[in-house]
Amino acid sequence: MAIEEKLRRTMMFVPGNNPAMVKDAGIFGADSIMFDLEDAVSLSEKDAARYLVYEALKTVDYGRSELVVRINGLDTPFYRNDIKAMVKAGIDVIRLPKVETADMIRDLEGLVAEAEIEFGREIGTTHLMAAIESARGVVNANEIARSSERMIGIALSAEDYTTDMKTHRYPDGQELLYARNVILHAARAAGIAAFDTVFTDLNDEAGFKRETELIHQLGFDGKSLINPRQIDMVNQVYQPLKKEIIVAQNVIAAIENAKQKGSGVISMNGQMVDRPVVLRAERVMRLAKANNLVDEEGNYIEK
Ligand SMILES: CC(C)(COP(=O)(O)OP(=O)(O)OC[C@H]1O[C@@H](n2cnc3c(N)ncnc32)[C@H](O)[C@@H]1OP(=O)(O)O)[C@@H](O)C(=O)NCCC(=O)NCCSC(=O)C[C@@](O)(CC(=O)O)C(=O)O
Ligand SMILES: [Mg+2]
Repeated sequence: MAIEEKLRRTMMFVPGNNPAMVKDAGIFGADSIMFDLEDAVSLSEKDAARYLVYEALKTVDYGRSELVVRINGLDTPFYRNDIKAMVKAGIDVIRLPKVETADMIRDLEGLVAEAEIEFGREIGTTHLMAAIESARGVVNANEIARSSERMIGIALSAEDYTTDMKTHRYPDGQELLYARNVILHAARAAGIAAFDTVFTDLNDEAGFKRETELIHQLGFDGKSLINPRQIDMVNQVYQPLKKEIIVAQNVIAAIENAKQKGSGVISMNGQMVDRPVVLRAERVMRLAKANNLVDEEGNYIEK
């Protein structure tokens, strides 16, 4: 089902009603910029924010960042206009908040397809993702992840989720352990990306690093962020070590060599090298390239 595996370590929320932030969001190097029309925007500013983001998408160069918009929920009077404007502007991905069922994504998909026809966009080119923000959403994560060919990922939204669970966020994250694992497994089983939640205390850098190390270890593709200062911290956690890059280079070279001799499995320093090892090595090299740790040929750059 996977559309295309992009690097999505950092998905930064940008309040859709803040002209300066919307205009400059491209300079920080986030893998994905997520313009927010939902909870960062007050009710009285919904139309203005939609218009601001629409104009920015038409006029500002956001470089290589993937462009995502968090539209308003399906229980609001705003989502239909959000979908039309964002599809018309050519957004890459629509993120639906507070998703609880696969039917919600199918409803969204129908409206997106109508908008693509209305505005002459190729059918299927607007991709979708779901934010899971409640117990019901977690319970249905598997179906949500498989609800549409357009899905690129699912995300945990811990602020709303912990409220729904009648708890709050603790430094050790125990309250999120089940939801994180469910979302991760649902995403992996569907072949799409898994995004961890925002970390809202900008002064607690040690806490942010600890949480990022945990979600990196679990296997998340990346995190939703609220501030540009968090981008480098995530990238540092996700960047491979020199020894991992060298092993990855050797694995890829060895498997290429083996393929030429007609074999898919080889041994390297006594270690079996087969398809999963090669896939992991390829991901290490993609991360190394994204972090400018290797040159064009894939050789480690000493700094
Ligand atoms: C927190 C703060 C006010 C701090 O501001 P400060 O100004 O003190 O920050 P500074 O670091 O001093 O800024 C240095 C320079 O960067 C610029 N700059 C800062 N932030 C930027 C940014 N985000 N985008 C572009 N530019 C930015 C700034 O303008 C300045 O530019 P300049 O003046 O030119 O130097 C600011 O960051 C901010 O508003 N964040 C976004 C908050 C937001 O969107 N919340 C909603 C999403 S969560 C949610 O809804 C919960 C959820 O739904 C989540 C889920 O679903 O996952 C759930 O349930 O869990
Ligand atoms: Mg939320």
